Amino acid sequence: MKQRNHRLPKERKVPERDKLHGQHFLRDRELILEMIGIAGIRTTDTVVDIGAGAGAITLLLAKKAGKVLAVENDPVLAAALRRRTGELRHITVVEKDFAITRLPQEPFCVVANIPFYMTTAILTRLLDSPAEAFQRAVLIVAHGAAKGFTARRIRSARLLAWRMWFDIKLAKVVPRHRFSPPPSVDAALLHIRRKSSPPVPLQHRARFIALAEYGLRYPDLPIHEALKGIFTPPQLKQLLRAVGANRNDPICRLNERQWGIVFHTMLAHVERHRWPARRK
Ligand SMILES: C[S@@+](CC[C@H](N)C(=O)[O-])C[C@H]1O[C@@H](n2cnc3c(N)ncnc32)[C@H](O)[C@@H]1O
Repeated sequence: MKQRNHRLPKERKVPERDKLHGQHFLRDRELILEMIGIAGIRTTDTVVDIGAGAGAITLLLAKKAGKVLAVENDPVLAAALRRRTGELRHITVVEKDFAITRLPQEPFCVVANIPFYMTTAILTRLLDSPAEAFQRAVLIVAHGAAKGFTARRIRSARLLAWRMWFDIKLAKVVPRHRFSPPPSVDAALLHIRRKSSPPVPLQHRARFIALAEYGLRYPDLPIHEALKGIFTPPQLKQLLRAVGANRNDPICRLNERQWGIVFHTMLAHVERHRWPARRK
């Protein structure tokens, strides 16, 4: 039996210096304009810049967006940022750890070159509560992390839950030399958008997560093994036909659309007492 695997793709081990600050600054105006373009920022948008540094992204964002919230926890950088943005009343500088920063209540986007060590924590804050105000983002993350979040095989229930309600795409690889100082790995632009028609409606989120946690408790199990506690053999046969998969395919090969079919088939045909409950 393979090891249980409920975790997200591993983040690389980071050197202590990166871990303390994650400070790799962008000097590349073209790349920042490209990020703002991919995010489709308009004058009606509220945009958060997470880890704003001295404002490389903030200042260009301010030309396109209605409001900008620039979050930076390093006091020296935050002071420089305040000096550079002093006249611009639609920019708010928040000198705080992003983990404890209040997010806007109104719909908002994020365009940011984030500290890599916080990647999973940041995505968790943005994507774990899809009922909230976050709409879309273009983030610079480590290339390896971007590959994990967009992988064809979905091995963790949390990543699956994110991808059921948000499209996550790797838009472009960004070589490390485009930062100063360069990080030890290449980076990538991660493009995240709320899905307009998710395969499972938001009201079923908790129930879907229970199914995902159950189904992916051993992500390499064949589908028929992984789901046999929920579906009877005839139900399973019908389900496999509907999702277009083989009974021996590993369950981690199901995509978001196929998981949607598994969920709706469970609601329609399986007795309630067989539906998985959420793990404590
Ligand atoms: C990769 S740099 C990006 C700086 C700037 N946005 C740029 O592109 O040049 C990440 C920034 O995040 C800041 N930072 C690190 N941890 C943070 C945290 N917990 N909360 C807010 N900012 C943080 C660092 O001080 C640094 O300025």
